[in-house]
Amino acid sequence: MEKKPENRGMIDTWIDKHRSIYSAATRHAFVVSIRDGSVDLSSFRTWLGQDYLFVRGFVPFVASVLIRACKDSGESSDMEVVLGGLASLNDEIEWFKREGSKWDVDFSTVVPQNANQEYRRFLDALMSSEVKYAVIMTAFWAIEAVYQESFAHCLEDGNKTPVGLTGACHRWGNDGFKQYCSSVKNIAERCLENASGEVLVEAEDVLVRVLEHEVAFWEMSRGGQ
Ligand SMILES: Cc1ncc(CO)c(N)n1
Repeated sequence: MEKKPENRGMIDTWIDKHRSIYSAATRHAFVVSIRDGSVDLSSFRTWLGQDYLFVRGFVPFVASVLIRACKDSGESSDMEVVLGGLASLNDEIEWFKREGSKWDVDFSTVVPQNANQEYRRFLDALMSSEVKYAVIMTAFWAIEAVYQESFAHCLEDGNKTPVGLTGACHRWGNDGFKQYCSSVKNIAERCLENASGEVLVEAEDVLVRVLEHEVAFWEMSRGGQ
């Protein structure tokens, strides 16, 4: 076997290339406002309700990633990584319900806004069996990594994150979640190493589109209502 090159993978190369949209997604004004304590609580409540709906729609997507990890990966540990992600979504839904009562957000009356619906449609399209495993894994990594990077930022030194919001920040900003994102990234990178030029083009495009959807999602949250 050839030795794996020690240089950086495709994902880091793409992030460098698309640095401005990557920063827009991971250092959005909404996230920065959580970190500096200036966050508008109506925005937080909007985010909470919309993200609860998003996560419910994310479950079937992750379930489809799990099936692909079992069938298409050729690497038995992929399944375990994705299964761990799916299991933590179970806790996450319970967490959302507790936060919903804490912040007085009644999820049964929350209507998905445009950005949420469009993100959902994008995920639905990725669930097609036509989409290559490397492309799905790249998207999956990006979706998780944006939240990891964003919320970890709210916990870094010098933060003024309001105490009531640190629960949300720990949920995605904790080291276990960081580790999990890094495992997903390794899977994606391994697949990309062997991918055709065509698949690479598609994976890069999907990565950028995830970042765009994430920015739109933060924008929607900041808009309140
Ligand atoms: C919008 C959005 N992106 C990503 C995640 C999880 O990483 C989430 N809960 N919501």
